[in-house]
Parts: sequence; C-alpha cells; structure tokens
Amino acid sequence: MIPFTFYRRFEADILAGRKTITLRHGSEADVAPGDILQVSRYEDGVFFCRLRVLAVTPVAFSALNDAHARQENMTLPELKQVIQRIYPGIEHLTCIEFTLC
Ligand SMILES: CC(=O)Nc1ccn([C@@H]2O[C@H](CO)[C@@H](O)[C@H]2O)c(=O)n1
Repeated sequence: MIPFTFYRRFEADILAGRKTITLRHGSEADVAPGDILQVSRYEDGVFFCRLRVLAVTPVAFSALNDAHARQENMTLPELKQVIQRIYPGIEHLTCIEFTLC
C-alpha cells in the first residue's frame, strides 16, 4: 500500500467519484497501474479512502484539455490555476487516473 495525500478540499469530490484523476510532478507521481493508494488529507494526515491506480500517463501543462478538467470536476481555467499554484512553472506533469476501492 502506497501512502498518498490530497488537499482536504478535494476529499468530498474524490469520495463522491467526481474527481477521478490527479496531476502530479516528480516523486509524487511514482505510482503504477494496479497500485493501491492509502489516501489521507495533506493538512492533518487523516485517512479517508483507498484508491486503485488505473493509468499513469505523462501530460504537458500546455496539453491539458477539457477532458482533464472534467475528470478533476473543474473548468480548464480553474484546473490550470490550481496547478500553477501547486507546481509553478512546471511543464512536465503525470496524470494518475484512479478509482475508489
Ligand atoms: C497534497 C499534496 O501532497 N499534493 C497535491 C497535489 C495536487 N493535488 C490535486 O491534484 C490535482 C492536480 O494537481 C488538483 O486537483 C490538485 O489540487 C492535491 O490534492 N494534492
């Protein structure tokens, strides 16, 4: 089981199945299809679910599209703004697609 965190503001969307991908950079993206993620909130470490990784795909920031945004339950401008805040200036991202266990 791989420990993994999300900001707490995404907890409800993940538990409801409205958010089915996350875009990560560097060692945070070190997962493979079939891995089980033990997911807790970044802010307080509270466990809230297990996720199974379905796919791991490289994606450039400039190639993000409406399909990515839909899977994040955001608009594309919202998603780009969120990512620019978390990973300023980073072009190389990894899209991790998941499902609730
Ligand atoms: C807590 C932590 O370690 N890191 C991150 C990094 C990203 N994300 C979310 O994934 C999507 C694309 O980046 C957006 O919805 C982000 O807000 C997150 O929740 N937590």
